[in-house]
Amino acid sequence: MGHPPIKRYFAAEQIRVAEEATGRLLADGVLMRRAASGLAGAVAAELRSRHGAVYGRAVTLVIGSGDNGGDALFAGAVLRRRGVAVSAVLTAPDRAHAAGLAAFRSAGGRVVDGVPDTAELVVDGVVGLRGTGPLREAAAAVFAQVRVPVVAVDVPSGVDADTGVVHDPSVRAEITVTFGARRIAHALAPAACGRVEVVDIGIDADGARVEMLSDRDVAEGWPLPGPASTKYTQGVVGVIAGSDRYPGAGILCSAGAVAATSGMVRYVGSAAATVVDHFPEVVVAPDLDGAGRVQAWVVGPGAGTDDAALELLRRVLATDVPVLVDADGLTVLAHHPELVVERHHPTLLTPHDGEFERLAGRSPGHDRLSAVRGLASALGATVLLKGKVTLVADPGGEVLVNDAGNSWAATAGAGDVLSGIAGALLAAGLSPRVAGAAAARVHALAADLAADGAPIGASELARAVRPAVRSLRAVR
Ligand SMILES: NC(=O)C1=CN([C@@H]2O[C@H](COP(=O)(O)OP(=O)(O)OC[C@H]3O[C@@H](n4cnc5c(N)ncnc54)[C@H](OP(=O)(O)O)[C@@H]3O)[C@@H](O)[C@H]2O)[C@@H](O)CC1
Ligand SMILES: [K+]
Repeated sequence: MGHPPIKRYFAAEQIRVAEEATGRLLADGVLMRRAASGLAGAVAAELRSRHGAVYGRAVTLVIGSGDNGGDALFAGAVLRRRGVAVSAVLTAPDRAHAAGLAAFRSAGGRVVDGVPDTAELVVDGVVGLRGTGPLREAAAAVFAQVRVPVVAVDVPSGVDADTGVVHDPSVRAEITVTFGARRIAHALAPAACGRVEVVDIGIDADGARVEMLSDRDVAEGWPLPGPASTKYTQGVVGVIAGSDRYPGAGILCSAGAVAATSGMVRYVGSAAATVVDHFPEVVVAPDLDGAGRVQAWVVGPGAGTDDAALELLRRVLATDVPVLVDADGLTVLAHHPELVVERHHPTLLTPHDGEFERLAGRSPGHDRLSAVRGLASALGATVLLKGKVTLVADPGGEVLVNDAGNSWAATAGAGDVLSGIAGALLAAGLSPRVAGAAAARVHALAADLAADGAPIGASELARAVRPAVRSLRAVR
């Protein structure tokens, strides 16, 4: 099998431009016919996998006022001709796609008032790229009764294509069938979209600014020692975390760093003795003056927010190596943003929502993509906004997304492990955006492997970092 390429996600406007560029060369309606035939194929495949057959099964379309409904109606006509009992609920009867409705009717499709009890699958053709806000009343009333799997056309209705904001109410789909290229919502709202299938309709979208690394990308970019490697070529990361009162953060952050690469970890801080007890391979120093050279710093987890912490942060950010600031470091930074704004070397900030609010002066809200881009641009630093879906934005607006796919990492100390992993990757020379996204992927996978169905603490997560890297490398 070939290398699955990095996944790219496009804004509605970029899709429209691509469609227009191709559409001009084609007869009217060709793109919609292609979309509909791909959609019908996906629905048929789903019927076959669930019920062993296509012929004789029952599908209901829910149709809105635009081309999204047109796609569904033309697909319904195709399915009808394959022996599926297809019915359609029109949520805006006067504005349903005229040609689609005519094709649907002439293939024997029935228009009904509500989803019949016999329906085995529902197709959501209410609204697509032009959708705004939650499902409107008529469609919301229909979907409130739906108890069978939903195949969404393009995007689940009520989910904003460009921001991934999941409005209430909105459709929750088992499968989303999209056309030509992925939409941003598919990366940001994975739970609402379910499995995403892309139908080739012969368009070429360009200039994606939201991307997701494949497992293979992460594995291939992961620093591994080669024949000419030394601990220095693999990167020396300095960890400034924890305190004698809270040594745990220093241990967990060091654990992430030690496990992530074969380079070297230095630790600076008052938890030095405890850290070295846990990891004899860590070279410790009580303060920055005795620390020795590093290729990247991680500063902040459990490190306090007092004047000494500020002074330490100021000195670290004044170096010319990449710096990751997390946790307490972010709280300090919220009062002194100039320390980052005026810095011209790679910088990665890794806030959770509360720390984001301290830094940005407002919570990320529902539109997390705009929020993280805004903060990265304002501070001139890469920002990793933690969550089940983690977003890593560069100041220029380029974003890498990671869908954890599980919530096992929602446990105390897990963030310290993440910053250790990402710091080690920075020390190995990865850019802040890729280091953040790759660390988030391995962290989520480690949480899943460690949990294996039962809750874990962060120490267990840290122990699973190596198995996680190994399992990514096994992906072919
Ligand atoms: N272009 C192409 O070449 C191809 C396009 N393709 C397909 O076209 C789709 C885009 O179609 P589109 O542009 O007709 O808009 P669409 O999303 O159907 O919305 C229609 C209207 O719905 C309304 N509305 C808004 N929000 C709403 C809500 N929350 N709940 C309910 N209603 C809501 C709003 O009208 P309003 O009522 O506000 O006047 C809006 O104008 C695209 O997603 C893909 O499926 C494919 O065939 C491939 C080729
Ligand atoms: K839809």
